[in-house]
Amino acid sequence: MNQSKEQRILNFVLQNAVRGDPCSVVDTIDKYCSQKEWAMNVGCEKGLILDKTVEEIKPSVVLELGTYCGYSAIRIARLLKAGARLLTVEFNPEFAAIAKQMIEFAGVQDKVNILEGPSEEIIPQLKKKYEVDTLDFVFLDHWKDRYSPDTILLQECNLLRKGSVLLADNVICPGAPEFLKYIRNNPSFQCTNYPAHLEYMEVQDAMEKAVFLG
Ligand SMILES: Nc1ncnc2c1ncn2CCOCCNC(=O)c1cc(-c2ccc(F)cc2)cc(O)c1O
Ligand SMILES: [Mg+2]
Repeated sequence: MNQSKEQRILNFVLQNAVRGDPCSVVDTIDKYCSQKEWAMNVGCEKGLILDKTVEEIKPSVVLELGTYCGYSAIRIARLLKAGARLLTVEFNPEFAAIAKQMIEFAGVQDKVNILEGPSEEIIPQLKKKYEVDTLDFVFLDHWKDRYSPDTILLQECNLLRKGSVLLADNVICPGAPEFLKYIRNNPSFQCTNYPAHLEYMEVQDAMEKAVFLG
């Protein structure tokens, strides 16, 4: 049974990155995916926008929707203060298994909890099952047509508080038009657009930041 692309990315990290060094894992994934096989990691250009957002907020509780191989989970976790935690939701069990190994190799496993399942099932469990009060930061990077229904679901589950920050990847490519329409016309959110490029490509993309005003 030949290996998946995600398994090849993990193997390249295990053989070339420095165990316990999150930056080396992130750089090694970027090296592989820019030189050998494209993959849907947020990448280094948009990753810097993600880093700056996390550094600005200094969140205690972070939710990521769409773990994939764990690239952005490692980027976020490496910047979290002691005691802060990241809950990351992945639908695909193969991806979740790869991400678990990637996160452990990077040495950030104590800050990260990978929750397997569809976002619409996991979000309503966050308060009771995962002891979340409210979320300081949400990174949306899963199915693009889930961005707006899940933003509505987060509000219905009282998981957002005044000042909670959402950051959405790929609002241009593949695109999340319904989300942009919803969030930009909603007076409860203050939106900012960050033009960038699709990871590892010279294709236009952008991230959208939305601060919940309560
Ligand atoms: N817990 C959950 N609940 C629901 N759904 C879930 C889930 N967990 C995962 N999923 C499933 C979706 O996960 C992956 C979503 N990400 C993307 O699809 C993506 C695609 C491109 C891309 C592809 C091809 C091109 F040509 C150009 C761009 C780039 C990106 O940066 C992307 O992020
Ligand atoms: Mg993405």
